[in-house]
Amino acid sequence: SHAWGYGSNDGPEKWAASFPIANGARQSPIDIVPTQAQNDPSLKQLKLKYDPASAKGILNNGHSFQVDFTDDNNSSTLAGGPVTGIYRLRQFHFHWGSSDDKGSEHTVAGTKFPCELHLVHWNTKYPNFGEAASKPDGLAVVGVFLKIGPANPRLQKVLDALDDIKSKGRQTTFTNFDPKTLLPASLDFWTYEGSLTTPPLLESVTWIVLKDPISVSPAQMAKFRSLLFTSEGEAPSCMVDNFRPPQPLKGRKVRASFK
Ligand SMILES: Oc1ccc(S)c(O)c1
Ligand SMILES: [Zn+2]
Repeated sequence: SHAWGYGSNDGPEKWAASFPIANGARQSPIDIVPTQAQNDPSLKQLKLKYDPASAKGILNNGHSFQVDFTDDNNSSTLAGGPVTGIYRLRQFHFHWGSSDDKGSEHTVAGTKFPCELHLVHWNTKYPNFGEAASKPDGLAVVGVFLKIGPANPRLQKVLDALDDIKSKGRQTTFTNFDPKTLLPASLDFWTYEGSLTTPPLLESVTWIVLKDPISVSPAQMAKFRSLLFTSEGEAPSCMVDNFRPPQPLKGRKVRASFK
């Protein structure tokens, strides 16, 4: 079976056995080196339009937790930036560490953040997410770094829901939430062509990583770490360090939307 995880027996160093694309030409995450990113004045402004009513539920999938959105219409979309066409918001999720010195997937000149948010969108030129996920221009994921600082009130509604989805497979309704409230003031971004950072590691993602982080407090980080990788009834394993380390750039260029 394709059981994968983040432990020593099933973690990122083992994924290539079941998912050979793990050694592919456009894998994610990467270390972003700002001095090597080229400003591209042709990059358009990022256009994010999110309808809070499209938030549906929150789920512990055993690797992270995700907030799912109804994606049967264009109420929550991404356009502009490095992409052409309209991409629909499908879900957002996070990756985080067991301590505040690690947890993000992308790094910035080697700097790790304690947490990273991924907002996953799929290209509406394809009929659905599953189809889009197998195409080179199928997905657009906005990455947002979380940095230790004052408690982030916008994050609190998400964190307050975690008590109901502590173990793998648990889900609960989660409505009337605007993911725009999780974004920093500036939408300046780096962009490059990459992949999902979790199996099946499909090389279908245009990454849009925001330059500015949002804040998260140590107590809020502890809430993330209160989740479990394991199902009810299994020996509990804390959901921490669910991040893949940076992968080889293999000649790819990272562009910047800002000077
Ligand atoms: O659909 C997706 C699942 C996981 C991750 S890390 C993505 O970037 C997209
Ligand atoms: Zn992710």
